[in-house]
This record gives sequence, C-alpha cells and structure tokens, in this order.
Amino acid sequence: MNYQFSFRPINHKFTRPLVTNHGIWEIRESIIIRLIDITDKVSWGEISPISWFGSETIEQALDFCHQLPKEITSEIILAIPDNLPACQFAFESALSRLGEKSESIDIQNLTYSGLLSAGEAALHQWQSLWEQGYKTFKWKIGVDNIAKELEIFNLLIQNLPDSAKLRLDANGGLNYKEAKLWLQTCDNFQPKIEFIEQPLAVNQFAEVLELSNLYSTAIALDESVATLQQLEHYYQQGWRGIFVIKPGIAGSPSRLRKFCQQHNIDAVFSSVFESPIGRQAALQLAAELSINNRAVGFGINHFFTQQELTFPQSLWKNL
Ligand SMILES: O=C(O)CCC(=O)C1=CC=C[C@@H](O)[C@@H]1C(=O)O
Ligand SMILES: [Mg+2]
Repeated sequence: MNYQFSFRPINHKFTRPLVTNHGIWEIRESIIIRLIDITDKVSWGEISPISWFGSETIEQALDFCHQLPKEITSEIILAIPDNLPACQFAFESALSRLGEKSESIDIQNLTYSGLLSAGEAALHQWQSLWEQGYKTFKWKIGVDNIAKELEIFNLLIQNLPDSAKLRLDANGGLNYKEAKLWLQTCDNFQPKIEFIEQPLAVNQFAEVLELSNLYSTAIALDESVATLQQLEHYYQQGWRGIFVIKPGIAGSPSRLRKFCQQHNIDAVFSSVFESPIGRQAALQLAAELSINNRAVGFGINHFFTQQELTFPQSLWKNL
C-alpha cells in the first residue's frame, strides 16, 4: 500500500520555560507528518525528539523526512532504524490510524499529573491544579542547591492535602549523597511521595539499583529507559522498579506494546511536550499499557494556547 507523504516543521514556544537539571528549554521543535492513503483517508503523526534523553535530534529527523520520497510504503515505515525512535513513533502511529482495525482506545479513565515549576514557584501553583481535579503533582529537583530545595519541599509537602501524591524529578541531577538524603527525607513523608524520578545519572545504574533496595520511597527511571533499547537493556540488568515511558521518543509503538505486555512492567507514561497529534497517540498507548493506573505525566499543557488545542488543521498552514 502506498501513502502520499508530506511533513511540516512546527516550533512552539513554551508558555513558560521548562527549567530542569538539563538546563532551560524554551521552544519545542517538532515535525508534523501527514499520510494520505488510496481512499484519500488522511492520518497524522508527530516527531518530537528529545536528543538529550537519547533520541535523534530534530535535524536528524528533518534529514530523514527530506530524503523520503513523496510516496512511501508501510515497508519503509517499519524499516525506520532504531536510532530514529521519534520518527518510528510518528510514522507508525500515523500508519496504524489508517489501518482498518484502528479503533481508538478509550482514554477517558486516565488520571493526570500536574507539572509544577522548579523552585518555590511550585508553592503557588498546586492549588489551582488541585481545584481542577489534579491529585498527583510532579516537581523538578536537582536544579537549585539541595538545602534550598529541601526547605521548599518541606513547605510543599506539608501544604499538599493528605490525599495528594507528589513525584520528584531530579533529571539525574543529584549525587549519591544527595540522592540518599532526598530518599531518607521522603521516607519520613510517606505515603505522599509516589516516587523520585531519575535521582542519579544514567551511568550510575549500580548505585540506583542499590538505593532502590534501601528506602521505602520508590525510584523511577526516566532518562535511563528513554528508548526501547535502553528499556530492554535495564530490564535485562535487573530493574524492576518504575519505568517512565515517553512513547514519543521510545520508538516503535508496536514493539513498545509487545515489551510492556511481555514483561508486565510498572510504567508511568510521560509527555514529551508534544502537540495534540502526538499526545493522542501516546495517551492511547498509556491507556492500553498502564497496569497500575498511575497518573500520566500529560497534565497541564505547556505548549499550545487553548485555540491551538484543536487538531492539526490549525497547525497545518500552507503546506
Ligand atoms: O512526566 C511528566 O510529568 C511531564 C513531562 C516531563 O516532566 C518531562 C518531559 C520531557 C522532558 C523532561 O524535562 C521531563 C521529564 O524529565 O520527565
Ligand atoms: Mg523525568
């Protein structure tokens, strides 16, 4: 089966910069792809790389799109190499929407986690999210010095309602001693702390495995397991804690589905700050593959102003 292929880069400025241990991220660069089949059915996909997590760069994704012919086949799509996981996700998602059995999975039962800004801004953000129905929040740590962050944490955790859950995401920014201090501190506030995400750098797996057996606070790996290859690698290396899965950069959705179903992993699905196109495809995987009903990290939308939350037509100007 042949598909007419076209693509369009889109850049979206965050409504507020995303500050993490990786640095300050202000603009999300993506590529929206469009497939049209012989019945003129249109399907969309989104390439939203995060190269500092291990996916391809936006330039590599653009080069890949430029070298494709105007007509492509499902063979070409299924042969996209593993070093282009965001492309694999986008093209395979678009292709599966054209398939006859493309019934969409119900995503109504998902619960969402609200992302709080790093630093003390978080103290003033959670209330309005709580009023909107969020029960789970994620706060970035490993950005400021640890004494300052622990001070803010103590205020935050005591102000949050008892039924709220707080996730901490260090983006690999803590050293071993700091990670132990955070885990020890969180143990004192259980059960309100759902997990600490990527406390140590990706190359400190032995230490994170050891820490995961010392504290009651759970640890989630994110950067360590960002692509399917990394996911399989650390599963083989013995990780049985929480896996943060970002479908947008993990790679082939069908291979991700197979892995999650085969290994029954405790997964938290997380955004790559994609547009509604990639978000829809990722949320369907989350609804299908979440086994512990953990809130999905697709809460408040940094990206699109309300009027752009419509489907791609609003993004797809003069192709
Ligand atoms: O997972 C969530 O709650 C929201 C998404 C999120 O936190 C992230 C998305 C993309 C890159 C990262 O800065 C960050 C993360 O580390 O999880
Ligand atoms: Mg993370």
